[in-house]
Amino acid sequence: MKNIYLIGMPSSGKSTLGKRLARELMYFFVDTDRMIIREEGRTIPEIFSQSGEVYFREAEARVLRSIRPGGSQVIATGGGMPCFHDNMAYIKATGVSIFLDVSPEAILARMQVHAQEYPADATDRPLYNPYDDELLGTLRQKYDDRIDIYRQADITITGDATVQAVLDRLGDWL
Ligand SMILES: Nc1ncnc2c1ncn2[C@@H]1O[C@H](COP(=O)(O)OP(=O)(O)OP(=O)(O)O)[C@@H](O)[C@H]1O
Ligand SMILES: O=C(O)C1=C[C@@H](O)[C@@H](O)[C@H](O)C1
Ligand SMILES: [Mg+2]
Repeated sequence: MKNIYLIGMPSSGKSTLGKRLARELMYFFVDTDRMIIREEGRTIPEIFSQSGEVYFREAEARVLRSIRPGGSQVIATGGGMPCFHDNMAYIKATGVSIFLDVSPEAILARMQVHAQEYPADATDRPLYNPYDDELLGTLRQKYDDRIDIYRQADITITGDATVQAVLDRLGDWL
């Protein structure tokens, strides 16, 4: 069966929803950030600080192309992945894509709540510091920069997505 790609900003719910969706469909679940961490044997902040973002984007493109098409997998992609190395064209050519469209304001709130609940995770995303006063501005800028690519997804779900809403929209795509 076709692979399903979840795309969208960090904290848009790709991992949370992806795991539930995979369970419902009896698909495998994979997370490209996790694949990179495993392949590199380093955390994402370590990759960014030691090797730079350009290196990270190359690793992303490589990992994406290593996933078997037609493998019945739900794939949570990194927040920036569709926007580099023609990855969005590759995603569209190899599966069904779903954009979780969550506003920068809602993302900010989620990141802040998450940082309070799990302070150890606060440094997980090198581009987004939950304690930075400028975070909302950063999120708005990234969202604006990326939205034209994200909107190329086959399906867009706006706001809080439920598994049932995604299954309804997936309909004939699978
Ligand atoms: N529909 C939702 N409503 C409110 N909070 C949510 C929702 N979905 C996920 N969250 C919360 O937002 C945070 C990020 O969710 P999740 O890890 O699924 O996002 P993500 O898109 O995979 O992020 P990343 O790109 O960092 O991997 C978590 O704390 C999660 O509990
Ligand atoms: O939005 C981004 O560019 C990123 C999102 C995360 O999923 C990671 O892929 C990394 O922290 C970069
Ligand atoms: Mg995730």
